[in-house]
Amino acid sequence: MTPATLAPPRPAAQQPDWPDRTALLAAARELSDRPPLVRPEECDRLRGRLAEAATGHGFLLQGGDCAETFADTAPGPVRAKLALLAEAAALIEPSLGRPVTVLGRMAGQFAKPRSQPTELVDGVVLPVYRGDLVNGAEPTAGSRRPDPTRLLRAYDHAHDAVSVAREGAGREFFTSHEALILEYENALTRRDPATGDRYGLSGHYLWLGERTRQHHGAHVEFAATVANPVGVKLGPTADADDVLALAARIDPDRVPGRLSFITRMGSDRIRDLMPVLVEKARAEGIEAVWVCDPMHGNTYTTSGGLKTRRYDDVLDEVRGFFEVHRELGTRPGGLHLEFSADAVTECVGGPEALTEADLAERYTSTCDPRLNRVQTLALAGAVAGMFTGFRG
Ligand SMILES: O=C[C@H](O)[C@H](O)COP(=O)(O)O
Ligand SMILES: C=C(OP(=O)(O)O)C(=O)O
Ligand SMILES: [Mn+2]
Repeated sequence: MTPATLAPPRPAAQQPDWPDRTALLAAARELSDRPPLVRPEECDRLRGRLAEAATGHGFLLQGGDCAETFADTAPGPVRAKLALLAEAAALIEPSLGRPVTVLGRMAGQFAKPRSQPTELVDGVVLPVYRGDLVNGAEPTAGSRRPDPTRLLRAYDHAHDAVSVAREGAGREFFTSHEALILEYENALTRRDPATGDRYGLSGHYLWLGERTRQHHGAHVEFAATVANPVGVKLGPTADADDVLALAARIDPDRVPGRLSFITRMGSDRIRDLMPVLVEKARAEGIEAVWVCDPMHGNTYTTSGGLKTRRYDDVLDEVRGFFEVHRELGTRPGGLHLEFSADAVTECVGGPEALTEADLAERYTSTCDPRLNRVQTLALAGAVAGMFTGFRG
């Protein structure tokens, strides 16, 4: 397979301020000589599963860390996350009456868009942590300096995670991450010699975040030129024109399963904001997969300065998502979660009734608060009860 171009052609939001662009291009060039991490035919297979989810003949369960760290790609954490995904999927399957497709937010989920470029730590202004692909989480000037050699380390760690996942694959397995750092994504984009199509082979499914979905931006351009199934986050500012423009740019040929919209509106807004988007898509014949991310619209910061989410808000956003689809006669296609397989204390509420006072106990996320194992399974159990009224 031949590497595609390395340079992003359009303005790219949320890119790190790399101090050494020569080193960045050298790392990207080296990356472009490495073998791809996943195979085009696997991406096609996932696209087929997503096409089923779009029409109510399947369901997607996507989840993992907010910011996957390099340490998270060790065999233990990878197996634990895959086992939790499988367990959660098994809770949903009986009521769905179909297999649930599991999609790890892993093996490349190393780069983070941020609200602010800097933060104040003990009176010192530091660049924010942008994920292990870019810089270190440790709050020192040296660690926070973007380091292009991390692109290569990211590849190695993603490779480790994929290898572990392939070994134990008892269930069909796919990887996904936010396509954020374009030098990394472009360097791993290859033409499939069998078809001539370009694929982003850093993962099976790639998504664009709320902060990088500008219609004429470099991320949308990237998504438009790869044949993978791709997702676009839609937050509360998204309108029907965004849905049409994104579909026109990314999926002009309306390939089933190719495009998903991942809504993340917040529990208090989903019921008001989502119907117009879904109706517009339907009216225009856009058969996107509708996926619910009940995490990112429900984050708040405690008085102690920790980011958290209420389990009840997360559950309520999922309920709202299902209600809207039930009312419109459209299909809930999947769920996108940030979770940990460990007993972390990052989101409040849930079966253990975690409080804000509990959060400091085991808060290990380097970015957003994740559901713990108990909260994840409780949510999956609740989702299993939401499919009534959709059969047929
Ligand atoms: O995971 C999503 C974003 O990267 C995250 O919510 C941004 O967090 P911030 O507001 O702390 O930058
Ligand atoms: C950055 C993320 O979400 P969003 O783009 O929806 O804010 C994320 O999924 O971690
Ligand atoms: Mn997040």
